[in-house]
Amino acid sequence: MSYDKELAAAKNAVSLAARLCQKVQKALLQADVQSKSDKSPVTVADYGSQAVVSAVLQKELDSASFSLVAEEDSGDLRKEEGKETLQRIMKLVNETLASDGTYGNAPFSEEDVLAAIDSGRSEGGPSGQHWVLDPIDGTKGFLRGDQYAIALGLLDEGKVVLGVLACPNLPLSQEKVGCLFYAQVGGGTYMQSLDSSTPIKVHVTDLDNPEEASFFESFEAAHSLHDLSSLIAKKLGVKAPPVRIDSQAKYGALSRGDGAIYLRFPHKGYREKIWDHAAGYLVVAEAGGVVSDAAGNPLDFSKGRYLDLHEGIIVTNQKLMPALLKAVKESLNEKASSL
Ligand SMILES: Nc1ncnc2c1ncn2[C@@H]1O[C@H](COP(=O)(O)OS(=O)(=O)O)[C@@H](OP(=O)(O)O)[C@H]1O
Ligand SMILES: [Mg+2]
Ligand SMILES: [Mg+2]
Ligand SMILES: [Mg+2]
Repeated sequence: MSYDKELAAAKNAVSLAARLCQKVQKALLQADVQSKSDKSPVTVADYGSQAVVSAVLQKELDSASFSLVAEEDSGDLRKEEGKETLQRIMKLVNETLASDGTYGNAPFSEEDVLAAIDSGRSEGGPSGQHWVLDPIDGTKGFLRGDQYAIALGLLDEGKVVLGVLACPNLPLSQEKVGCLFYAQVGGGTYMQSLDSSTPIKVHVTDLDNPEEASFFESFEAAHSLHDLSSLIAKKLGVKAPPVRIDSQAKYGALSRGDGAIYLRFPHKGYREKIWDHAAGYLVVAEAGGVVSDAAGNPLDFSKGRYLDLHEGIIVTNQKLMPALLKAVKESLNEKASSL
């Protein structure tokens, strides 16, 4: 089955949302210290991005069967305190849609914006098609002026069949910043600029010597156990220090061979959400990589809004995976026996 039409709509939606986010990040970084510590611009971009993606997908595709599993909902915006924020979001959404030329004819009202955001309340699951969206992944990176991503996937009968990842701050080449990664199941992974340069096919590294490998992990120590990653890396013989970047930009970078390994071990009790991994997973898998939980099981996106995982998520190429799994197992055993 081909998902060409859905892919074209998804690329359009994510590129426009990236435009909105770039505008907000620019204003945020130019703002004075006081409004930098004010988190509201981030909220505005998260909601705005979700509204834009939802609006574009529904305009381009059959909106009667539309189902979206997304991170944000409009609860706070419907409160009295949210009124001003909602106005700013509406303005941003309308400016962004108008900037494309094809969507700007009928401006969105506040109610339209709220409805677009709330179309993301689907529970997903094993049957039918569901879009999966993280309107800004790496909100903390976004706030710092670092890496973030707009991540959109499509599930069909519980499997990820499309993945589109915009990484506005990831270098594309020596001269250009901003990458759009996309993958369709069975079709490989491609990368282009956010303003639609000719796509190039990308592939994970073919490295087989862990000593030459480098690894990615979360920027935020609260999101992944950095000590455990360094123990695993040491066991593998990895020499390079960890590369810490925010968001699913890690999956994008890995898919083009920037690094060889991604290690993610959340603190106990944390449940991973599908929108934090769906798009990135397919981008890496179609580029020849392997994504699994710490026990080597494939990720299961059919269980609703959460992933059920054993311990964490590990990503690498096929050659390095056996050694990585062994190092992960030994490290987890050591950690358990030291407690
Ligand atoms: N405690 C904890 N443990 C693990 N993961 C968590 C945790 N808290 C949040 N999150 C999710 O992490 C998403 C950000 O991804 P990263 O960890 O890759 O980037 S970062 O280093 O935090 O910037 C982030 O996505 P966004 O909320 O979209 O930014 C969260 O969904
Ligand atoms: Mg996220
Ligand atoms: Mg997010
Ligand atoms: Mg969040």
